Amino acid sequence: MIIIHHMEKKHNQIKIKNIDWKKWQFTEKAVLCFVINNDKILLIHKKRGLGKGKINAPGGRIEEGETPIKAAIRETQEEVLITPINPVKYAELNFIFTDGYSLYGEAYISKSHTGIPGETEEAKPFWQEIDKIPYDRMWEDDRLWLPHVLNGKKVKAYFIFEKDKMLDHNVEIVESF
Ligand SMILES: COc1nc(N)nc2c1ncn2[C@H]1C[C@H](O)[C@@H](COP(=O)(O)OP(=O)(O)OP(=O)(O)O)O1
Repeated sequence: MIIIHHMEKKHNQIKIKNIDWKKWQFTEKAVLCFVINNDKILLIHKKRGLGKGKINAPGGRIEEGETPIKAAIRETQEEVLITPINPVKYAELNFIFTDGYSLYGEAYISKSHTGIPGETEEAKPFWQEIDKIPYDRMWEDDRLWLPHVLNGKKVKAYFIFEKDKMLDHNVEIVESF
């Protein structure tokens, strides 16, 4: 709490390097699941929740007792009505917001699925050419790590946000998690 109070007062000075990320306790944990089919990727227009109005991948918060991989499958089923097969973790994403909220996220890639995407109350899905991802309509961090992931690299990344605005970032390519 002391750290958050300090952050609120001096948020212009919050830097990734000043935070002890290993000890940080995240407010919530979430997943993203990018389903790929040939040269297309399944994205969503997010209709509610955190990031409403943005383009993102299906995903959401991990439930109590649930593994991240199960959450990635369940959230994709719930939001776009398809089942990803064997999603693989490609990114660990650590977000701190200056209002005190923080989120640890894992991003998964699934190269096969069953079902046909359909719109739900949470998301309107669409297939997008992988080389034309609309980063200007997505969270600001996505353009920094998603291209690496789509090139088969594994990524650990750290971000400071003030509402929608990214204040600082650090993206590392790693051999394994
Ligand atoms: C801050 O930067 C972010 N970048 C990206 N790419 N994705 C983000 C960022 N912040 C949050 N997200 C993702 C992580 C989750 O997939 C969703 C947020 O979860 P949501 O609000 O959709 O949670 P649900 O459990 O699905 O909630 P409801 O079912 O109640 O809508 O955003």
